[in-house]
Amino acid sequence: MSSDSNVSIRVENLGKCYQIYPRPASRLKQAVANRIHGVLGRSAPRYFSEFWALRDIGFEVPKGEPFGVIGRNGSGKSTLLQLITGVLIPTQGTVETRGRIAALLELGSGFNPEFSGRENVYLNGMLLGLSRAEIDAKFDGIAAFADIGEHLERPIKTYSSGMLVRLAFAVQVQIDPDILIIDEALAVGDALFQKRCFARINRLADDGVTILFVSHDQETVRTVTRRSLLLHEGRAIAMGTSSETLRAYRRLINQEESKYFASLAEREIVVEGIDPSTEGNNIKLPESVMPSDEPQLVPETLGLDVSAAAMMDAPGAGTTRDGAGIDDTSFGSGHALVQRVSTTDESGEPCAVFYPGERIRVRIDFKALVDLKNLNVSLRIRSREGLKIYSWGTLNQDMQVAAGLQDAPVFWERAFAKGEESCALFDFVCPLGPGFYEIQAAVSHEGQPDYSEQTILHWKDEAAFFQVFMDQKTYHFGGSFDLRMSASW
Ligand SMILES: Nc1ncnc2c1ncn2[C@@H]1O[C@H](COP(=O)(O)OP(=O)(O)OP(=O)(O)O)[C@@H](O)[C@H]1O
Repeated sequence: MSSDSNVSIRVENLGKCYQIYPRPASRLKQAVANRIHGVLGRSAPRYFSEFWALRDIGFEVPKGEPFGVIGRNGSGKSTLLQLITGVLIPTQGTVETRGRIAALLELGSGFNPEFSGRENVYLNGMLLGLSRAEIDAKFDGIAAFADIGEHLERPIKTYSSGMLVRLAFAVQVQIDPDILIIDEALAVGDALFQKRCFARINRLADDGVTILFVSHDQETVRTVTRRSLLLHEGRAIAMGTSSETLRAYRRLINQEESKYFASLAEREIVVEGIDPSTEGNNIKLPESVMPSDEPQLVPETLGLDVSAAAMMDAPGAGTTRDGAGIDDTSFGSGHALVQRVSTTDESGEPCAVFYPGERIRVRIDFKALVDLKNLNVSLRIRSREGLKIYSWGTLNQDMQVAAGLQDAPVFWERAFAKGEESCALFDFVCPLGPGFYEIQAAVSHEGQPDYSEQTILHWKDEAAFFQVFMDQKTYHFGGSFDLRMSASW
């Protein structure tokens, strides 16, 4: 690797292309053609098509940084990791790494199923370049971390997937890697083991180990990593802080959901559970809510500015954002529209700045585009880092009423006529610590009054924003949430 000693992984113009043969015999035909045309000094005809699993990827990860790779199935994540670990040879570009790489790629890869756990620890350790004496010295630490008791002496073909991942993770983290690569594998362990793994990953990062973490799970990527790369169809379409990249990922998913719903509507398929006696069946989405065919997420999404200042300056930001129309921040079947989401103070005055203990009111205005009933109007509150702080909906209240815990009119049973505009009001006393918060709003159809049969009619990200400040003199607590503690002797 070049002189910059702070860079742990450098990937430049990286690509992997596979040759796809229509039939197994085509591969043989190609080999023969290559040979014959080679002898004749000509280029051979092609009996394959090219498929680029990964193309034009470039990034650097500084030493000690936890870096995330996120993307949908088949987006190229495993291919990228395999190129970095040297399991695959790139078709184009280069990968440079500094130091010893430990990788948790495929579950149990590098293990021999016939050998015991103990024997596999030695086998694996040697594959990773350790001497027998070095493994002897580390063995107790590995066994303690894996914590699988007497199973350590049994053949690993008898292990559950959870035990396998415990042993694999224990070996990888105890060999003092410079780079640790983890591909989703942690999802297999139980909650306690996962907690232990995350604590260990944090400690390794603090000790200067570079972590490359790959997952579909947004919350885990957010917890583990600082910066991330978003892959889509083999290309890098966003890179930045993990909260920026995950925002881009959510937009990508929203667009794909919208396309899916649009294709359902085009095929005139009924949204299950909507009253068959109304013209709400076989609806076509109105023009205004038809998502565009072309994905909007292009490399320009790089460097999304989600800073509080940028959000507050954004057109429509502040107390209110108009939700009309489906864009790249929303998705849904289009049977209803979130029109407007606003925050007000106790007296109903528009307000986007609150102090802990003050009353916050959120109003979600929506419109039924067909005759509808069994609706749920809901919201999510996310922190500036994108963590879900809270989600709640009218259906939650209906469930409490049904359980006899609350006494209020049941919203779920209410019918809305086509074209009817209505609103749901949410009211709470602010328990939040200082910060910048996003509200996501949704109208969904609930086939059952228990969230078991949900169809999203319109989901709107970034529907509104608000800020919480703290006045140190009058009301103060530390952290992100007021637990309303009391003290006594
Ligand atoms: N040996 C191969 N030959 C042809 N295509 C391949 C090969 N290996 C992978 N691919 C294709 O390359 C693309 C990227 O695959 P990859 O496994 O890297 O995706 P991924 O993001 O890791 O997916 P997942 O989240 O499902 O594990 C996919 O379309 C896959 O079908």
